[in-house]
Amino acid sequence: MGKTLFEKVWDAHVVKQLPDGQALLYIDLHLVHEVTSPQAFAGLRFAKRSVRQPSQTFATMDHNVPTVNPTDVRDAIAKKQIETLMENCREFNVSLAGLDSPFQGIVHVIGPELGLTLPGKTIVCGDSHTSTHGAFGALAFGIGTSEVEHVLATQCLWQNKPKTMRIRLNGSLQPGITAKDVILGLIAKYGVNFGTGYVVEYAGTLISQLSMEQRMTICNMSIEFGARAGMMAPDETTIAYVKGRQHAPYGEAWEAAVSEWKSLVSDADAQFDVDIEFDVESLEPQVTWGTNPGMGGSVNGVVPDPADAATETEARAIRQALEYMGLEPGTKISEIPIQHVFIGSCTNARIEDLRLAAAIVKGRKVAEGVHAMVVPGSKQVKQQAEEEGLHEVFLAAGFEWREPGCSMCLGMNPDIIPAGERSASTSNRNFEGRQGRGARTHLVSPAMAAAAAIAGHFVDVRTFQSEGVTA
Ligand SMILES: CC(C)[C@H](C(=O)O)[C@@H](O)C(=O)O
Ligand code: SF4
Repeated sequence: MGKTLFEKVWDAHVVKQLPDGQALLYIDLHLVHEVTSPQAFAGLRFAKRSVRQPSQTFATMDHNVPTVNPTDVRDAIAKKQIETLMENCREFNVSLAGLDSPFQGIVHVIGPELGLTLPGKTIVCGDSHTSTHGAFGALAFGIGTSEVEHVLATQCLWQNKPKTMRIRLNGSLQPGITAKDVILGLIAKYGVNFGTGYVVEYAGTLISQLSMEQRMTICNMSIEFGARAGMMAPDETTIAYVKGRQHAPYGEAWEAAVSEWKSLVSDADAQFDVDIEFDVESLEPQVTWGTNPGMGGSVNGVVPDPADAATETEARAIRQALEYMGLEPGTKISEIPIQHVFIGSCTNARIEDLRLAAAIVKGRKVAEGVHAMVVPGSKQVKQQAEEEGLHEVFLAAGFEWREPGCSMCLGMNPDIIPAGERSASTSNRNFEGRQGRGARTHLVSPAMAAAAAIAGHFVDVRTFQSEGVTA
């Protein structure tokens, strides 16, 4: 029987297999950030151990970093975490893209950008959105702090072999529809738990039509339906993206790598434990109305009525979500006013995301009473955007143009939404309190966020564009 892409990468990294099913995996790349690494390094220091493979370990700071003036860290915990990471990287000889580096940024943005993320690698990070890197055909997943310590010390990790799921994304996207709508639509249909215990391979006719940025958006949110990892087979688009990047192989090593990457596809007779098909052809722009990424639907829909729910448990969940979100059943999604727009995060703060948003914003103004900001995913994204003049488009429209970091994606830094206020956000989680205590988050694509900023409420980006609405 043939092997799946996942099995090929997994099998190539098993150092030791135990009879109970556990395997010791070799880890090719360990990404580190300031929040989940302090105790891990402290553990190493306590045990008088060193980092096993400093050259396969790479750190940056993102979660805590203030985005107005990154070096002005006022919060005591944030300051401590940032300083501790600097100290740890110095002491343990780990490369760090710190605040003074031109490569600093959100960990899941800089890995691919620097060519650290490569097809066929095993990649871990003390962060759930490590699934992002699977877009390259890497096996990439988040780990806890004790596992971070284990990987630092040994470059290996014990894992139970996950089951496999294939999700075939079939069709082409209509103009104005993006990868964000695909992943939100998929989770809205199947719920937030259907991937639990599985490594997902995204296949189907859509994938080859997507840029790496779009592929990363989909893989990034695999964790939001519980998947251990999301993967896509590398193809010409992947290879073209990786080529010439700082840490990518070159010369003869490049040729060898490329021919190896070409074998990273699921064999025709490979078996998946679960097979799903999702047609993207008729997908509409998605907006979440609730407090998990599965509570969403088309911008042309309405807020659901708990009375229509299939089960009492579901009705209760909807009721609770609507109460937190301050929404009434039956309200048109397009009539929900917003006060904040956040274009950023490891889901949607890459150059293409900013280009898409800027194309909507160009020549228009942010609606009165709306606070809108763009937070590029990395210093390199910021620089590229500025070279293209995107920052001027945003600034002229009334957006703020910030320094890279996780920012408003989560309330761990000064970028917080006040209680009771509502945001259109390109991030990946809309949990209660995610963007600040009492803050109400609606997840959307960058194009939809940009359109909402101009209109002051949600609006179908397709009609918005064709009508040239300036609100
Ligand atoms: C802080 C970190 C542990 C966390 C994660 O693992 O995902 C964060 O990045 C998030 O998005 O919630
Ligand atoms: S941008 Fe958001 S989701 Fe991504 S790593 Fe930072 S906090 Fe987590």
